[in-house]
Amino acid sequence: MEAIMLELNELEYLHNAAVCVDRLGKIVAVETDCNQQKAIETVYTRLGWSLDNVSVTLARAGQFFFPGFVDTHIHASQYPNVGVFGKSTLLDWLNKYTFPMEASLSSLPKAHRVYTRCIRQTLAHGTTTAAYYATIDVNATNLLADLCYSMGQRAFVGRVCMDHLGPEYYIDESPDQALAATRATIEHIRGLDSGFEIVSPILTPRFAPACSAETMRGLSELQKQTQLPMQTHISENANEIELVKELFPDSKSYANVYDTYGILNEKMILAHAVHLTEEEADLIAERKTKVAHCPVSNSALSSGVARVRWLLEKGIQVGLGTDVSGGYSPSILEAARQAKLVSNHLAMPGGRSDNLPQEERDKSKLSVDEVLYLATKGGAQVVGLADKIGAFQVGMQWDAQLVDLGAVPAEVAEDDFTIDGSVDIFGWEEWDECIAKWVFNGDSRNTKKVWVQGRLVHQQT
Ligand SMILES: O=c1[nH]c(=O)c2nc[nH]c2[nH]1
Repeated sequence: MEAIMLELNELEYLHNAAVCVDRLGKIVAVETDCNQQKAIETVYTRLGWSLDNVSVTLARAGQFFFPGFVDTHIHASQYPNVGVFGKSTLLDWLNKYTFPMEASLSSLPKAHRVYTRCIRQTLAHGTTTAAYYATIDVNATNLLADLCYSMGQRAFVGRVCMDHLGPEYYIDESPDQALAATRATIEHIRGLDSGFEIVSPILTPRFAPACSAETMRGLSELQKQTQLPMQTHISENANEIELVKELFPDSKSYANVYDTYGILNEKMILAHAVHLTEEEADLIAERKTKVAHCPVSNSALSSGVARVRWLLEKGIQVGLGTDVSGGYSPSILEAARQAKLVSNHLAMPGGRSDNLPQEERDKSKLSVDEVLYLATKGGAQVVGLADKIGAFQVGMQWDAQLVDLGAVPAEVAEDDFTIDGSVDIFGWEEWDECIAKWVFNGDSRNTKKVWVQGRLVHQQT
């Protein structure tokens, strides 16, 4: 069985279907009614394929293919800190945990260990595309790109720009140096993957408080020359927003700072967007800027509850981010689960929507199908790859995961099977119930195989 998102609230189930993928990883046919060998042979004949040259992966009972997850916001360099945040909030967390860890990755053997594990874990959780923040170090950033490329994860790799307010031991010397270092990583990645097919650079001003006006302006120019995507943070935490007001007294808002320097555009991914005002959200919608929703991190660092339905209704494209290590988990399935729960909080009394009528508040709740949409198609839109990934359609890439919910045949005695994962399927569930069980109780044990552009990049042993 294959399952794909059609629209925000419409998950399509393809039963007895075959997705045919060519040697380059492109989907060339999606056939239904393929339950008989004869039907499959007819498809092969039409494609000019011979049975001997085709390798077939079957989904057994209880298994299904699902588009690979897109993580629209993850700091690979913070991976060793997952779960380590105590009671901190954004600004003290950055100083206490984050900057020291990132700075330490200028040691390339350490960076190699950290990045390899981060890529392996995210692949094992079904993430086929990730928008990564690395560090300010050029060599370590290049290493992250090399590893994504060799391990086969589709990735956007950003060398972090921060030439303002950082600690003495971890800061760019000047705008010129920040821009030159960014250009060096772009050239490195061009040498690795000239068409940026699997690994692409992404311009990465850390956030407004850490960037001088010159750096933001310079990155805007660089973006015009290269057409590269860009990523940053916005409006995550109340103290951060106050700091932006102090640092940019002439700007009307946080979003306005980015707009002033020419970087609020359709190629920009804004992480968090928790406390945006109505005017800021309207400006973001007008500029066609994208949002990475990071519910796990927003709860872990007590940042706040982002209003996803409100953003979507303004026409803003939204994807999910793990935000490792503000977020404690490398799993986009966990992010999807938390996106659902956090959206429920908006409907509860005592929350930030208390002034709204109950009917409006209820509308905030996201469904299982909707959070899966954000995890796949929504994410693909956010990273600018909606025509390539996020669904199983002819012409798209085979970026996919084989999920196994471990259905136990009824004839197997209750005490005669080993528990392998947290999802229990009894056999009487409808498919939408199985999917809901996966979203709420699934984890990497259910992710049996993962492919990027047709290449098998993870297989459970
Ligand atoms: O969640 C976050 N993680 C970071 O590393 C960061 N830097 C600025 N703002 C940030 N927010």
